[in-house]
Amino acid sequence: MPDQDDTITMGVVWEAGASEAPRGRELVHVPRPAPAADRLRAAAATWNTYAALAWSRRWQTAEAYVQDPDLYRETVDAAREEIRRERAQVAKKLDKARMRKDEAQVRLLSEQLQDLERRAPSALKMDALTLKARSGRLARQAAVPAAITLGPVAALALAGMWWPLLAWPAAWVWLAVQGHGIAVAEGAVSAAEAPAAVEPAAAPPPGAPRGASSDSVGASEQETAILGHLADWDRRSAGRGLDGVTPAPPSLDSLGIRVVLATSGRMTPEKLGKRLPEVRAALALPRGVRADLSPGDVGDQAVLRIRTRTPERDMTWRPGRAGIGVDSDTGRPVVLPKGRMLIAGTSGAGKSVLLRVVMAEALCAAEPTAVVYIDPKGEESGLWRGKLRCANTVDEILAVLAELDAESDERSAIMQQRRVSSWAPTEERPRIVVVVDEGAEIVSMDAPQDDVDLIRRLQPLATMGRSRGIDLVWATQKPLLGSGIPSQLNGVMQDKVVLKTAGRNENNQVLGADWSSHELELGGSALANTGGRGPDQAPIQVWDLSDDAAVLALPDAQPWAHRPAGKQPAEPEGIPPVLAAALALSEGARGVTGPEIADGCGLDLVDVQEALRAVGVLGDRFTRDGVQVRGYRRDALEEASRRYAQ
Ligand SMILES: Nc1ncnc2c1ncn2[C@@H]1O[C@H](COP(=O)(O)OP(=O)(O)OP(=O)(O)O)[C@@H](O)[C@H]1O
Repeated sequence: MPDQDDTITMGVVWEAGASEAPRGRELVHVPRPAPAADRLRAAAATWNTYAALAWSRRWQTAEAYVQDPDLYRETVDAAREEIRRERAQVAKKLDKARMRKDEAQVRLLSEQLQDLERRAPSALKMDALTLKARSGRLARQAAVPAAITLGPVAALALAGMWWPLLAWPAAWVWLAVQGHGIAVAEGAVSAAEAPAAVEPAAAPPPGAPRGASSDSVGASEQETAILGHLADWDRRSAGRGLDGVTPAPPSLDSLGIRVVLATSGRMTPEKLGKRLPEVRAALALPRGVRADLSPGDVGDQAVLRIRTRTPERDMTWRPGRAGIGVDSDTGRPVVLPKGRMLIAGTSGAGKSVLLRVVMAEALCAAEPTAVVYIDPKGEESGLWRGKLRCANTVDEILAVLAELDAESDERSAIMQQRRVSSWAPTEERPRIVVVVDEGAEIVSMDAPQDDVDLIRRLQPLATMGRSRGIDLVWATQKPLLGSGIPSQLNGVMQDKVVLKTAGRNENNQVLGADWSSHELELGGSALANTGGRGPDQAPIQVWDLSDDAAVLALPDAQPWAHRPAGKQPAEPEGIPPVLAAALALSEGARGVTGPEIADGCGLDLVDVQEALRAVGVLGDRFTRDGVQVRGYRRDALEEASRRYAQ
């Protein structure tokens, strides 16, 4: 890079030409003030430096854009979104077909929906699409420079036109002006200054962030580095599409670093939300450090959370705990939808503890719920006797499966008679959670030739149990098709909670290539593909119910057993409690709202809506005290209750 001293050497001229030098006399040179031509040459060198700076920044940005590590994730997200969209369309059609009672369409669409639920983006296809996207980006980035460089040569050679060659100096001037702008914007040079300062400004020392608050005292080494990058925000964010973002002084709390980002100009918090990868790159956040952006207190602010710390939490399970655990980032309970579920995890991953949580939650549920525990190893069952129906030996397992089969058939017959499409649990016929521990054991015990047809008996529970209020939970150490989960069940066990798996192979088989369950910690860290959770979210920390005494302290309950239809208590006791409560609450009125029923029954609003939908009552509008409200009309509730009396 030229500097001011160069003008001295550039000003050197020969006093006499070499040819004229007298023999034996050394050539001498005398410095004199630089002529205009030399000053012009120096200025050209300066602006050339600016042009080089702009070109190098442009190149870096293009390179980062083409090699963007998040491109793969974006491709997978787009593929998933497409599947989700298709699924929503088919589900909508299915609902309509159900309302029309078009059985053929319902069957066809149900199969289509199951196919779609099973479908996941294939890793190979995602690789190919990512490569295609990178090639496209590269072609777009290279198009303009290639056209400017080669176009004039081609024009000259093919058409003899010289004037397209002017594109070269024009491009040079354009780059030089941009480079100057960059240098000025970075504060490395004033508009009038020489280019010496195009050198990047030195970063402030780590740990001395811009306006660092006293909260930053006690930062770890990693946090100190990130705080240093935050302090150097202007330089590190340049050229990343983050113009108009200004960080306020950061602070440290139990979750890590928190910093408010003010936005201005064309940047808004919403746009910034889509630029998290660029923010991560600007701050050089390590891969394992999670970060998220959320709206700030003021309209033009966003809050960046860099989760470098895990807060201490009391993770002991006790009655009243919601869901299976908490999101390890946000600390919010993770409540998964009811239904069949696959639980997988290698030895020591925390399957037994998770199953305990699932069974304890079912035992304590507000909705009438029973648990059937199929435990071929038998060790765990001792803790649950008197609370659940346990089956350990082949005979016990066959017996309980036969009872479940009969129960399922009876429920189906009752549902057809009542003209409802899903089961509303009652005290007499509760929701039944069938938990199969050590699925691989069941697979190895299965011997249809000797009438030990366990898988054949479990299959209808997996496929048809859901609408009949019977949910199968299949737990296995080896989530491999065949040995750990029978192919007959695999297709329908779409909701998965996966603890640490033995390796990538197991992870790919059970969840797919865009998940990383094999990188989880042992002892209660899990991922789930249901309940709105995805591979980008932090792991779930499962509630800790490893204490045997806590299991023994759970309330005793009458273990479930099938009572043949004739032995069921007579109607109207069979009227589902939610319907009965809705009838009582709407007495003398035109209807009752969902929240009022939820309050009256001590249930969630969603459970109330599900229960009423199951008995064929849908939400509607009615007027109350001259005001239109949304809820459940009295006449619809009465109509549903009459179906039970038939
Ligand atoms: N949610 C949890 N919270 C805290 N600790 C846990 C949790 N889950 C598991 N652990 C710890 O990990 C140990 C192993 O858990 P667990 O017995 O559930 O593993 P597993 O997957 O069933 O293994 P195996 O299949 O070999 O029996 C437990 O004894 C407990 O110390």
